[in-house]
Amino acid sequence: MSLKQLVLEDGSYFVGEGFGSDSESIGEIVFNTGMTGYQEIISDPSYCGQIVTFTYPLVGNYGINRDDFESVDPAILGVVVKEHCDTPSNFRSEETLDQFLEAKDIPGIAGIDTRKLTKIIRRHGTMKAMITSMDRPVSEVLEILNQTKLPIDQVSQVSTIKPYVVPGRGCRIVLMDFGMKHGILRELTKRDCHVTVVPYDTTAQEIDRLKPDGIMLTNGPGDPKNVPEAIETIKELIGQVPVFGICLGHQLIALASGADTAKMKFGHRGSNQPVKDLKNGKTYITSQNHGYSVSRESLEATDLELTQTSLNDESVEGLAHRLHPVFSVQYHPESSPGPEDTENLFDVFLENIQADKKQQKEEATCLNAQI
Ligand SMILES: NC(=O)CC[C@H](N)C(=O)O
Repeated sequence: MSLKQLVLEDGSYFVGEGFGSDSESIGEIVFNTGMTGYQEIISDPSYCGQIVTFTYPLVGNYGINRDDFESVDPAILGVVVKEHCDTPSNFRSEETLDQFLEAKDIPGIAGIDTRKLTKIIRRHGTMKAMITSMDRPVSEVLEILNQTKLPIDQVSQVSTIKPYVVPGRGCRIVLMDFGMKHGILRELTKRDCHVTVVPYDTTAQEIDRLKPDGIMLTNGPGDPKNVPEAIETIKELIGQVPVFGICLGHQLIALASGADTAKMKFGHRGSNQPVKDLKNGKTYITSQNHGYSVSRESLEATDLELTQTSLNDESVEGLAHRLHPVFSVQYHPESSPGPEDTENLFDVFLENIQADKKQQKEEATCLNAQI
């Protein structure tokens, strides 16, 4: 067992037992409050550039299996836990968390008082942090952290490089990949959609050539303002075909519609975030992972309607366009991990597409009759 240290930008530091890879890493430290779902969290590309603290005290007890990945190559920069389990017990388990992190060159640190660490992050907000060996004095690590600028090109790191097709007999969907979780693709293919996954910087003209019935905008890492090309594309797409945005996709719809986004102090990351639907009065328990949110006041000057809010802090959780079949949510209806309360939103998207097709047909018949 080798000792490692976790040093935070504000000077706090923790010493723990190293596991996973021995490499050093610098990233934004955040915390996730989910009690299960570590494999999905670790492989969710939205965590690109971040070191994740798990507040649940035991991580790794059901191992790593081949089915629950949300991406092929995890983009997370480090894992912080109280205790990791080296003797997983589950019929699907193929390797331990330690073995997986080592194979993927992701450093882990265990034996950390994650409650104390989380309190620090809640008080100060998310900040830069480094996982490193004990060889470096804390003052040196702080100097490195001071001089490090965290990258802002995370979306281009995790988006697909080339378009690809997942065939189906149903609706033709173009999925703009900003760091897609496989769960989103799974929900669409489950509904027999013909999905073309395209890179984040695909233009509206290129998308138009694919003749989509609907566009999905995925989750993804970083600040939505760091993908201005996608904001321009979405501006052009709104009004052309039905659009459904998830998480980063939701934030991009807001920016494309003239609303604003801002960084939250420590974000929402967990599997039990309560959301209120303002239309039907229901509360949904949702899975979330975001550090930015749409500014509520900025919605007034736009054509966007607030449809859902967080019951924890009243932040914006859902939006719908007043004029076009465009809607979005800040949370993850595909769950993975987390509750499946809002999975029906994929059906709402497909219903919007059917309604839009019907309307287009009627308009064409009307036009033919006039001629
Ligand atoms: N899961 C996501 O898509 C996250 C969106 C964005 N990167 C945020 O942190 O707010």
